[in-house]
Amino acid sequence: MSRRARGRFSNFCNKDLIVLLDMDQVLADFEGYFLKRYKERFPNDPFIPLEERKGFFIRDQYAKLRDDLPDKVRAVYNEEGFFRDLPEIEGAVSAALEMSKMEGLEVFLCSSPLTEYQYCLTEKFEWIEKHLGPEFLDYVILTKDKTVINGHILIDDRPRIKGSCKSPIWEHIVFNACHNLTSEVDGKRRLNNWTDGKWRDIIEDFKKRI
Ligand SMILES: O=c1ccn([C@@H]2O[C@H](COP(=O)(O)O)[C@@H](O)[C@H]2O)c(=O)[nH]1
Ligand SMILES: [Mg+2]
Repeated sequence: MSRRARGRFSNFCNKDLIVLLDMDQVLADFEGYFLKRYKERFPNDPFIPLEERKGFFIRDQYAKLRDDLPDKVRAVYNEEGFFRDLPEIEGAVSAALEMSKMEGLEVFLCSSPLTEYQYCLTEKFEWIEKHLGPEFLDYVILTKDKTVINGHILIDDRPRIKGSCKSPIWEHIVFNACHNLTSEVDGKRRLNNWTDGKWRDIIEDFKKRI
């Protein structure tokens, strides 16, 4: 049975492990591509190398360098084509595809859109279609508040995910990114990358628990 049919007809049976995958900096290289485009657009302005990035929002760290930089940072990721052209994080697409074919498991993409949604919203869908295939378009959750979403695991690079629900149902696995390596993660498990295969251990571990 195809993934689409399985999703439609299984009614998300209780035995399914529901995995929520964040997009930016988990599947798509937001930070690396941001820096490339920023340097191209503003070659004479100071920049922060990826090894020195700290804190989730790029604009907050640039604000400490100079007052005019946060607007320039926003101009880069609000530009048409930015989200569409984000490169893949190494190994992310093959891991997501492999995960989506596993028995007893449903994979959803769970991503927060920018408030300046003009390009970001449609381009996130374009990215998914191009990299993961049209079947994945039925498994997209775009929300500003991930705490109200149902699922067993959320793999996300943002170290603290806050929202209306104080005790989200999912367990947050922190995906390592340049900005969060020194962040406090309150004892949460971390996933280093998609290439060393450790994501499979996490999935197997959760499968035993549900
Ligand atoms: O420095 C920045 C600025 C904006 N973003 C955007 O925030 C959300 C985060 O989404 P996640 O689903 O938590 O990855 C998204 O719209 C980014 O484009 C950011 O990540 N970093
Ligand atoms: Mg993210």
